[in-house]
Amino acid sequence: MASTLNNCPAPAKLNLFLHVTGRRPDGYHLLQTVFQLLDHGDMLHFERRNDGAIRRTTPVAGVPEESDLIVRAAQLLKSAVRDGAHLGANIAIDKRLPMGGGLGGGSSDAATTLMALNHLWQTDLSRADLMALGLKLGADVPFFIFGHNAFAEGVGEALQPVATPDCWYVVIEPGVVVPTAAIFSDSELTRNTKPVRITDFSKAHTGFGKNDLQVVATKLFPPIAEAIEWLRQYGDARMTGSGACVFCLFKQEHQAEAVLAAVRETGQANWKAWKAKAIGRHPLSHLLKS
Ligand SMILES: C[C@](O)(CO)[C@H](O)COP(=O)(O)OP(=O)(O)OC[C@H]1O[C@@H](n2ccc(N)nc2=O)[C@H](O)[C@@H]1O
Ligand SMILES: Nc1ncnc2c1ncn2[C@@H]1O[C@H](COP(=O)(O)OP(=O)(O)OP(=O)(O)O)[C@@H](O)[C@H]1O
Repeated sequence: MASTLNNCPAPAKLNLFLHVTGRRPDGYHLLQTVFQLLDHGDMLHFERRNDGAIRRTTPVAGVPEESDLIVRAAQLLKSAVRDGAHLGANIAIDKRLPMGGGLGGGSSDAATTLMALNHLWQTDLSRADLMALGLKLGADVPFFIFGHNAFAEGVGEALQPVATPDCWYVVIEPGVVVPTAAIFSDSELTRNTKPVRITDFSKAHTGFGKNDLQVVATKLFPPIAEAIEWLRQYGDARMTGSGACVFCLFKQEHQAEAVLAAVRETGQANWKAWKAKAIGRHPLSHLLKS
């Protein structure tokens, strides 16, 4: 039996559009969005232990070990299986995704942990079981376990696979950290966008819809507005999730590279920019059966 699983990707996601269509009685917001997986993200490494201990072996700035979504995901999986007291792991992470970036970094780390340890521990939970566990950790976690680009409804947990453009994205991290709860609770947030159908997105593909969280996020964090304004000269630039990152689509890799060169010329010291390819499947999807 293998005792290690190294180089497990935790990809970033983009919200190609994000509509707020209502609010549940518990305060959570009803959304419609398309999630897009990218070939850029964090990288995790797992080593099985048989003494029941779960340890994060690399520090993550600002995130104490016990509150790390990686550690919480491992504990949740362990507590969901019978006779799991001996199950343990050392988990190392190469953190590349910014926190509060709208790229789903923490959620993706949690999803990768659930998929990798389910395999390493041979706990054999189904994809549906892992998605239900993941929802307890965050609204974006089920999507990463689902494994396909998806049209999502509810709080992000009602998922249908959807075809998205084969393309490249330039992503700018504007150097601010956005607390998701502050955006959703702002009094100026509009919560009544008319529901759309998956076919509306499929017919339009690029440039469909808008990000309803962008008005509030750019008001509270002007550097986001500045990055969108700059990127807009190259196409339909918009924000992902609750921010702070902004993105723009390019058909060809060389076009994305040219924009990255232009970012460097701006001299914007607080911006970090990179390109990523749109991918169709989660790289660990094969670890789960259906
Ligand atoms: C904005 C998105 O990234 C879109 O993909 C997600 O909906 C946010 O997912 P997330 O970062 O995993 O967020 P969570 O940790 O679940 O929620 C953080 C906080 O945002 C608010 N929240 C989040 C999701 C949602 N549908 N409605 C909300 O009102 C809640 O106050 C919640 O306490
Ligand atoms: N492994 C982790 N990686 C990143 N953040 C983590 C992790 N564990 C816990 N957190 C906490 O979760 C918060 C949100 O992090 P995350 O990277 O998911 O934000 P995000 O990119 O804004 O995601 P979203 O698109 O879901 O809004 C962080 O500010 C941090 O306090």
